[in-house]
Amino acid sequence: MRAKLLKIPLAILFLYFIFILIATTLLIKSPVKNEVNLNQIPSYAIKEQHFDQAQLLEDGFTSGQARLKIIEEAKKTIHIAYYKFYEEETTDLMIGAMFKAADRGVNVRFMLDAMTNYLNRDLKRALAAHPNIELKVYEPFQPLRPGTWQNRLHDKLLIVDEQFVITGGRNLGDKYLAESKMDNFVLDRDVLLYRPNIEDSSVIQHIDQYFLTLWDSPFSKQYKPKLSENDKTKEPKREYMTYYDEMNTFQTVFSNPEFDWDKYTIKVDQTRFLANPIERGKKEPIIFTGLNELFKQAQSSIQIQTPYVIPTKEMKSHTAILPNSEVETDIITNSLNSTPNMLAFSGYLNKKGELIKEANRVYEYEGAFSVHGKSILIDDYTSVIGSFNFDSRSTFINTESIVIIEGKEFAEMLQLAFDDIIKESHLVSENGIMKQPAPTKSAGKELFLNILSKLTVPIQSLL
Ligand SMILES: O=P(O)(O)OC[C@H](O)CO
Repeated sequence: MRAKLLKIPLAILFLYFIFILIATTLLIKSPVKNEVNLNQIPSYAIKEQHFDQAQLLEDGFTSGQARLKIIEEAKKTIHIAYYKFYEEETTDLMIGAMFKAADRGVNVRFMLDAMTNYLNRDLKRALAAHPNIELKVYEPFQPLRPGTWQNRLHDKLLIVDEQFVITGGRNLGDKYLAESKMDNFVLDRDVLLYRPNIEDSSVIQHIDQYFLTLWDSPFSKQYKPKLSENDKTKEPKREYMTYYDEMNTFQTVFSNPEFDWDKYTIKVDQTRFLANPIERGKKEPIIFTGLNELFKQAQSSIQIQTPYVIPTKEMKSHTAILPNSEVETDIITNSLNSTPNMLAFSGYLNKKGELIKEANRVYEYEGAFSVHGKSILIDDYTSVIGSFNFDSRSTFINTESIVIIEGKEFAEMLQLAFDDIIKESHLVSENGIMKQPAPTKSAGKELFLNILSKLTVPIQSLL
């Protein structure tokens, strides 16, 4: 009898598994519209000159300080969209600063991916209960609609008063922003865009417009605490604000940053913005197509730094990933020793042979942490910084956004940042020829990743 009873939930579980498998296969196999018309995207096919200034935020701690400072200086609006949010020291300070801003009348719109944020329920309630703060989560988990599970918000955007933007590879948490580098610290990269004169035309207007489209999309759901629970919301808010005030009193460096934005940022020739479409399922590969357009125009060099590189057949069918042989191409990514993302690295292992043939040089980072920056440098002039990883998830599945910056001085800063990563990297191959491999620090990890790389082949477009 008991065995019979057990069969029913097992059968349901099995059917559920089959259901998920079918939905996932349908997503992987579904076709993508081929035509992306970049000329119809105003933020990319610009007709006007933008007057933005920019600064590369290579150091995580400085990038955190800059975030805090622009929140502290906010006068009208703070718009936030992030993939991951960890409640830790750096982010507690940002929350404290956000409450302060909301108290002085700033309108705060705070959006996180529904499945990858770690906000606790009390904080969610406290945020949503504030009259000047709105909290949304993107695409909440729907157990009976597996087709929605992959629709993840992967952007990393902080926009203040249509005057400042910080975007790039960093999510919000200590492993990206803290001063002392813990074991899981990641070397990452953001860009700060600054509009010195609010009357001047700026790419920040386009980025803010994209944020508002994301915010108003049917996938973004308002978090509304029940009214009866409102009395529970005061305590967390007080805690965050007290912590923030204490840190200010003790003059800690994180919460007392000094920035003179006019001097801190540099002039650039032009700024552009691209984002993937906001829709479920396979998206038109807008960013990928835009990058390939830039690659086609390259004269001498393309350097790509990405934490994960999995160029699937479907990506290649849309357009060539790497251009002709006259352009020198470098790829800088994580090594087996440094990668914290086993699934993504298993996909890279499958594609490594192809990459070695296509790129002039492949480097793998072998330093103490891992690399997480997502940036491209073309012809020592065009820099690309954003959330886009060089894989199929970023090409077809996730929401993503990038900033394209043209200018020699900014490109020089990015080149120095690449050089620093390369100094701690191992040259895996040059012009198709493999070099002596770097020693593996863990034979167990190597064996595991090699086995995993065989198992993940059917789902490489979702890694
Ligand atoms: O590490 P992130 O923030 O680039 O996220 C990686 C995930 O695979 C999302 O596609």
